[in-house]
Amino acid sequence: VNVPELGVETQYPQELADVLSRINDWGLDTFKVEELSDQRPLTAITYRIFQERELCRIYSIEQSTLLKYLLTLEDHYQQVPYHNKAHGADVCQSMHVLLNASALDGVFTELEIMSAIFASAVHDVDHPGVTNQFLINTNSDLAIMYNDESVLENHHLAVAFKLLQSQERNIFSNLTTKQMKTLRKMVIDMVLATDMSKHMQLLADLKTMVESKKVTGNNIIMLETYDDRIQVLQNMIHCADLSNPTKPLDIYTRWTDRIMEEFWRQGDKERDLRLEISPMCDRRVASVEKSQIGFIEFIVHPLWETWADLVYPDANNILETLEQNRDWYQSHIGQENGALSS
Ligand SMILES: O[C@@H](CN1CCOCC1)Cn1nccc1-c1ccc(OC(F)F)c(OC2CCCC2)c1
Ligand SMILES: [Zn+2]
Repeated sequence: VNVPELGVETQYPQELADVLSRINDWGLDTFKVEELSDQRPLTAITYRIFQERELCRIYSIEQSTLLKYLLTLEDHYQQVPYHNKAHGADVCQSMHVLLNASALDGVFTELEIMSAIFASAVHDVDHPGVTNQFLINTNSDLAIMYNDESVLENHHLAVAFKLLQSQERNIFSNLTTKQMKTLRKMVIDMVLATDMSKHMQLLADLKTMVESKKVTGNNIIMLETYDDRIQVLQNMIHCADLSNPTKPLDIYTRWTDRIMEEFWRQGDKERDLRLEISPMCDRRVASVEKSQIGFIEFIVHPLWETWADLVYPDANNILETLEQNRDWYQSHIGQENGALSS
């Protein structure tokens, strides 16, 4: 079966190829890929990463099977302002770059790398654009199904693996039983780690690992046990998930616009349901800049500072951009359409 060169049909093959040539860069413009790929950013980016890492050759994956899985996965991301297929594509590409850190050179097996790329691509599939707490507060079917525990994250995993069950989409059909068992466990462990309620524990464990960091002669991290290996991959996908503030400013601010619209729509629902409006979800009392500064100060910077220690000096530029972006928001408090900012 012949497949399009870039995996997706496009009226702009040259421009799309040009943007995708930055697949290994931290500043790849996911929004540009979204526009140029006819709204197929997740398929275009993930397909390119599989090619870049030769995963189809290594694991005997038919390219048409991979494309069928990716297009169906992409169609199962909902049309919500932030947690849509562009976010899935962005986290997948960010993970791809983080895996290339020199301090991690040769550390992870190809199976662990494929698990990490797959986990990132699927990690928010079928996200309804509301938080776990909202699903719990409204007695939603999902909260009932998963007993209020990591409700969204369990759902993303179930959808991702269910889509593999059709033979024409099963990209892992040529893995051994043992390989599939290992991949499934690692993907579950990584996606469950994207639940923000696990953030403090994940960061504490990462700090402990950094304090006792063992490296080889050429400064490559040594990870002997499964627990150590999965802990680094869990923090990596968590960093990729919280990487918006570390990206070039024009890209970062567009992600902020999207998350705020998604939070405000949840606030609108809470208002209509006479529920208490969640923090930062009331579009009438927005303080976008202050919330971003708080998000960076209390969550994003502590995480990325620790990650930068672990892979020193590979993430120094990322940390630098994060600090510059924080300063930019600091100097823009209350200016941009923040007329109502408190
Ligand atoms: O919601 C965040 C965690 N909460 C925990 C409770 O305190 C508030 C922050 C993380 N999270 N989870 C899913 C998406 C995002 C999330 C991703 C990009 C975000 O901003 C920008 F980078 F685009 C983002 O910003 C919100 C609005 C203002 C502060 C946080 C949030
Ligand atoms: Zn996410």
